[in-house]
Amino acid sequence: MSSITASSVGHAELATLKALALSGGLDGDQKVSCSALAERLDASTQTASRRLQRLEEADLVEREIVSDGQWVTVTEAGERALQREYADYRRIFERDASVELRGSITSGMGEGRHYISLPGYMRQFEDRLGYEPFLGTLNVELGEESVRERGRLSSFEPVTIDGWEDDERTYGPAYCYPAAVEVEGGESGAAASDDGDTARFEDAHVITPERTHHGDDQLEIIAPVKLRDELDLADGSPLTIHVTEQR
Ligand SMILES: Cc1cc2nc3c(=O)[nH]c(=O)nc-3n(C[C@H](O)[C@H](O)[C@H](O)COP(=O)(O)O)c2cc1C
Ligand SMILES: Nc1ccn([C@@H]2O[C@H](COP(=O)(O)OP(=O)(O)O)[C@@H](O)[C@H]2O)c(=O)n1
Ligand SMILES: [Mg+2]
Repeated sequence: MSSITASSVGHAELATLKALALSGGLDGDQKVSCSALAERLDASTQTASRRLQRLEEADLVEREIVSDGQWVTVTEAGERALQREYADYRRIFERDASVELRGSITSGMGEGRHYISLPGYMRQFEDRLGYEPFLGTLNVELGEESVRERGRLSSFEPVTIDGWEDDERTYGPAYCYPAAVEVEGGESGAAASDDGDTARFEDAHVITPERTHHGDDQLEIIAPVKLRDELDLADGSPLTIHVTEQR
């Protein structure tokens, strides 16, 4: 039995294990030369060789040395070690998989209502969002920081509403992200919820049409209800939008 265990290999060995999994996958042998591995790890050949030896001693890889290199397999224990790293990263990033945007209600050009009502879009909303949206988009003028923050939405997986065409023209696609809309009670005169503090509507979506007349500073929201009525909003009312990655 080896005295080295998976938990006792260091970060350098784990990085080596990751490089092996990236280049050869986890299913089967791969021919590895220490000099090529060294180059990938930005280390000397001796260092790469020593790390492989440690990984073998910890039963994270199996090796067969041949004249022109070695055959290396990541073991089940090796895969588990990588899974633990993966789980850590998921914890780090999944907790962050929500974007909070702040802004105030504004009136737009009155076109949202028309686009939402078109059957080519409406069918898809019902299918893919599971509801028939109120006819219109609630427009939000974003604060400066939120204009920057909304860029993070591009790393989210959207619900895609496909483009389509009729006899006269083509219509562009639009991307939807689940969102909760929250309004602070108090001076704004917004609707008070049961606890008297905030009113919140959970089942809305941020919608970003690919073709739009608005810039990055305007956010559009759709929902099964008229949010102005539901949350007692008027132009200028401040609100927070919690956008989450779809599950
Ligand atoms: C589902 C959807 C699809 C849209 N498709 C188009 C389009 O194909 N071409 C276009 O010029 N604008 C399109 N728009 C954008 C509207 O022209 C407009 O910029 C936007 O919805 C804001 O309207 P509002 O100011 O009335 O709220 C679309 C909007 C929505 C909601
Ligand atoms: N879910 C929704 C969608 C739109 N609306 C409002 O419904 C009206 C029609 O939407 P629109 O997109 O055609 O109009 P504007 O956003 O251009 O003003 C606007 O006053 C929106 O703010 C709402 O209260 N709740
Ligand atoms: Mg609108």
